[in-house]
Amino acid sequence: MFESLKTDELQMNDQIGQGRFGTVYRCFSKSTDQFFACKTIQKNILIDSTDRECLDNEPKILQLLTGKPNILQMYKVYEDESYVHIITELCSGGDLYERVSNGPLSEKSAALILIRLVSAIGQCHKLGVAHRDIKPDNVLFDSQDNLKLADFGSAEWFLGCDGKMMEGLVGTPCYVAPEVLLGRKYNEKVDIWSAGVILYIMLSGVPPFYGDTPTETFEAVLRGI
Ligand SMILES: Nc1ncnc2c1ncn2[C@@H]1O[C@H](COP(=O)(O)OP(=O)(O)OP(=O)(O)O)[C@@H](O)[C@H]1O
Repeated sequence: MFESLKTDELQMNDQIGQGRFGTVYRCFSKSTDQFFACKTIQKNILIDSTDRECLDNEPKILQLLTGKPNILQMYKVYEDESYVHIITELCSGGDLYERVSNGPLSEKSAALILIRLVSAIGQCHKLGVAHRDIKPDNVLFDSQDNLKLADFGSAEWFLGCDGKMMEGLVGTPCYVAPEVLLGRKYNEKVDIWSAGVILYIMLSGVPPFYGDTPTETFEAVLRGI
C-alpha cells in the first residue's frame, strides 16, 4: 500500500517516545535538511483484529487531516513486511503530560490549551473522525509551542458507522467516557468527555476519576466520582 523506506533518504536518530504500539524516533531528511519524527510500528505485535484495523486507519486518517491547525502533520508513510513507519512533523516542545505532572496550570494557560484542543477535536469531528484516545500524552507541542493533537492509532470514522454510532472498548482508563465502558454504542462526544477530564487535571493537578488499578478507575468513571 505504501512506499518502502529507503535508508539513504532518512537518517534515524535517537528514540524520543514509546507507546503501546509505536516507537518514535527523531529522524533527519538529507534531501530537505529538516528534522521529522518517525513512528515505527511492528506489525506482528498487533494480534487483535481491532488493533490491525487501527494500524491501517492511522495513516489514512492523518492524511485526511493534513493541513488542519493543531493536528500533527503527516508527511509520508513507508511500509515493509514487518513495519509501518509514519513520518510526521517533529514536536520538540514536549507533551501536556509533562506539563501537568508539575502541578496545576494557571487558569489562563489551561484555557488557551483547552481552546486549541477543542478546536482540533472539532476539526476531526467535522471530517467524521473520532480520536477516541484524547489524553495529555497525546497532546504535543512544537518548537513554537503550537498544540498538536497526535496518535490517531485508536481513531475511527463515525460517519460510515451504523447511525454514526461506534463500538469497541478503546481509550485509556482515566480519560474514557462511561458509555464506552458500558459496552454500548457511542458517538464522537466521547472525545469531549476526555477533553473535560484534561481540563479538570490542568486546573487541579489530579484526575477526577482514579483508582489503584484500571478496574477501580473504571468503577470510579462509572460512579461519576
Ligand atoms: N511527532 C512527534 N514528535 C515528538 N514526540 C512524539 C511525536 N509523536 C509521538 N511522540 C512521542 O512518542 C510517544 C508515543 O507516541 P504515540 O502516542 O503516537 O504511540 P502509541 O504507541 O500509539 O501510543 P499509545 O500507547 O498512546 O497508544 C508520545 O507520547 C510522544 O511522547
